[in-house]
Amino acid sequence: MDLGAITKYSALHAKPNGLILQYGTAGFRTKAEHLDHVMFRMGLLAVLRSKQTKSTIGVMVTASHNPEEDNGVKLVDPLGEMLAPSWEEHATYLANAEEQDMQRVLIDISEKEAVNLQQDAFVVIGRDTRPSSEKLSQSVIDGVTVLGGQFHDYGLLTTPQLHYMVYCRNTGGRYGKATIEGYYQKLSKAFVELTKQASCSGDEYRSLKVDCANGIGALKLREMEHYFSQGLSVQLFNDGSKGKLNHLCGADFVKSHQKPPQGMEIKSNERCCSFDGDADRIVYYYHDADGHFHLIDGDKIATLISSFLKELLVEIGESLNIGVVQTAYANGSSTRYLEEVMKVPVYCTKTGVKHLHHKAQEFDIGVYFEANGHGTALFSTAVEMKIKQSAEQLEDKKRKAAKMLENIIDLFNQAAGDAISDMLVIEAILALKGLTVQQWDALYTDLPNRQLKVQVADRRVISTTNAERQAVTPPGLQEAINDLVKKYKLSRAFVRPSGTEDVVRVYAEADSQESADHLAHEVSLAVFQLAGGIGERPQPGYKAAETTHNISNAFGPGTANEHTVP
Ligand SMILES: CC(=O)N[C@H]1[C@@H](OP(=O)(O)O)O[C@H](CO)[C@@H](O)[C@@H]1O
Ligand SMILES: [Mg+2]
Repeated sequence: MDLGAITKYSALHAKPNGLILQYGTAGFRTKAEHLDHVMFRMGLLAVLRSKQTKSTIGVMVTASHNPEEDNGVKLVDPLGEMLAPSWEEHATYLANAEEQDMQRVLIDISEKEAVNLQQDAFVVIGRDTRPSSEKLSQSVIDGVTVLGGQFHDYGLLTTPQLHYMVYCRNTGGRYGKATIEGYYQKLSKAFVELTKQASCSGDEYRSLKVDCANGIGALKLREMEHYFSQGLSVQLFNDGSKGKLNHLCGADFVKSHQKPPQGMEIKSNERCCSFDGDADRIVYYYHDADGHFHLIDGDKIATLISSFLKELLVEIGESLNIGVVQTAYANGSSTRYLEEVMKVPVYCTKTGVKHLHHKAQEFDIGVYFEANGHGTALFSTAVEMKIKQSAEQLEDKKRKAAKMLENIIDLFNQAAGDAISDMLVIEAILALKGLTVQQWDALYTDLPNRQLKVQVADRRVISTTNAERQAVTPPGLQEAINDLVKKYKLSRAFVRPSGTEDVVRVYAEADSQESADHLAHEVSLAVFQLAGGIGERPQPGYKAAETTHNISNAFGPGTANEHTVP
């Protein structure tokens, strides 16, 4: 480690005085202008992680669904997974080190993790379309090179594409080719094979409107569409040619406002979907004949996927264990439907994809989705081998089902939730089953629900248990929630501190929208009173809180994971 060079280059990426950031659920996220030093330092950290794991490590520059002025960075571990928790701590430690402590902190981390500094290091880098992303990714590269690491800069990529590249590179090409062409070809081949089998292939099944949140998804989908055009024609909206990233559009907007994005004209019963800003989330929706908007969120996506996989397994005659993983935000109707109608075991984890991903790995087939549309399906190596064999050996009907499953496995991005891959999976299933978007939606009816945010002085006063469904502190809060919930039918409510914004999130569901809104409001008041609310008391009506969802910077002392110390 050339400590002299590190000190010299670090000074060129100096940390603003007093800025403290935390590696949160989705890495570091804050205003782009505060991130230069973090990028440089994450370049350094990626080299250390690469040396330690003797593998390629990924660095993605994005702030997903946050406003355009924000940016962020996260590291991708060898199998395309999120960074290991112990290294998240190192990331926070390194990002907040004062200039004069940089050398000591780097040595500290290397010693703690027994990093062999002689080992070669390789880092791959991707970025989204934000105006700040190119320069920030250059700072990552500076960090990588000053520690002697090799790198490949993929330039513009969706977040899940970068996860895919890392996974491919560390599995000797078995998962796929680590190029953008390789990604397009792997997914499109599987998709075209699948849709060839569909007996219903009228126009209705072939066209889809896609809101790309004015982000990277538009560029990549446009590059990719001719690879799969035999099976599906996509019409792109909010493709970045005019509008602002994530502004009044995208999956996060549609899910939290429960209304369509701007910039997309929807005729009744047309199938539409929205990606988020870095294309790792997707939600579907349509207008019915009466002009009512219907949202099909991550829960219903998980239901469609797991029921299809289960049917295929029955046809093949394999009894593999299949599980669905959700968070507390999953609509109660979805959990009930999965458990009682589909007889699939359902598990609840804490919010954040890494928790769901980890749990899903315990099954032969694990399907996980957050209600907001981030998710995928994971298949154990044993299952993949078994299905490959079945696709060659079984007699006709079973072989066809096994072949289908083989292609579906290829179509999923098993490294991370991926809007493009999930979209193609969903489109293939709808075509194969001959399901319209309305029929899919009608699998079950969502319980009316409401999400709110409450500002408190320090959201860490709220701690939770039971996969965040119950508050442990502050004293009296859970009892208050229990009493409020009793007042409504089919009701449920919980609160938790956000991991990406300086707010407390409140969730409530009940038998009617009015009850869900009332319950959410009453719970907000309890949080405000018992957990140190600041600013204006929560007002009835959900507007004030939820419509600010996309402008996370409106809250607290900073944004996302940022705090400024005086
Ligand atoms: C209720 C909700 O949607 N929470 C989101 C949000 O986390 P919070 O910890 O709730 O701020 O951002 C995460 C990262 O994108 C995502 O994984 C999660 O689902
Ligand atoms: Mg995202």
